[in-house]
Amino acid sequence: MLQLQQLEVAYDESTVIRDITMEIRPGQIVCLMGRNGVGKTTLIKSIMGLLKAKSGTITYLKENMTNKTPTVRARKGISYVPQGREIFPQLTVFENIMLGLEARSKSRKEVSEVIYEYFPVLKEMKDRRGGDLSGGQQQQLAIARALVSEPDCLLLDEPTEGIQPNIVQDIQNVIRDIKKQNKNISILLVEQSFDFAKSVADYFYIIDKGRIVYEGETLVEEEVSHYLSV
Ligand SMILES: Nc1ncnc2c1ncn2[C@@H]1O[C@H](COP(=O)(O)OP(=O)(O)OP(=O)(O)O)[C@@H](O)[C@H]1O
Repeated sequence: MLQLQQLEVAYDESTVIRDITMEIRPGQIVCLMGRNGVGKTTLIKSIMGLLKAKSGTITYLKENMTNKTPTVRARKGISYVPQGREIFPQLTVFENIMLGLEARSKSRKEVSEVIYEYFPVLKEMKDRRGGDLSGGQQQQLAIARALVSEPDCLLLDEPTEGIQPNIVQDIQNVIRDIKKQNKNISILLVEQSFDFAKSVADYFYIIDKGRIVYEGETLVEEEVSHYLSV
């Protein structure tokens, strides 16, 4: 569904992503791990088209996306939940969710009840301003905003970072539920927590200094601690 071939991404002269080849299959939940500053967010942003590839290709649903704009990628079904959430604090929860619908060129412009089943608190707080929500609730809102467009490929950048354990559990349940419903939604999850990653993902990549240093269907704790310890 999504393939990266020898992808390189740079900020001016400084290359951050080097020769990355990855694949995410339909319905697969792929976890990308790595310590701070190794290039995880840069990689995700380049998949979304927010950063340009220096070389290499990004193929999505057999189409070359490498030079396509983020809007085109979103229309084709890629949805991104940034680290730090980036919700609109002045807009209501409902308005924030509705913005997610704009991403897709579908005719249906209503919020599916499934979104509120996943995150009941968002229904209760529908008319509150996004900025009044707790960090964990904002994370749920950011995921809801991404899901409302019914993406085929969801990019989640550290959704559990700094979030209280009960909300981490809710997010875990949503990811598991998406998988259980077998809707062929693929998820690329950037995650630092070994336990969380293991509990939801089918395939793992570890990145270090911009390169993939480990990949596999299992996550070996020694590999993780080797590459994730500071
Ligand atoms: N806008 C930018 N301009 C220049 N360099 C940047 C920019 N953003 C990130 N970098 C650098 O690129 C490297 C990778 O950063 P990136 O944010 O992708 O890492 P990360 O693995 O997502 O880290 P974290 O877990 O802390 O979010 C770092 O050395 C960072 O300083």
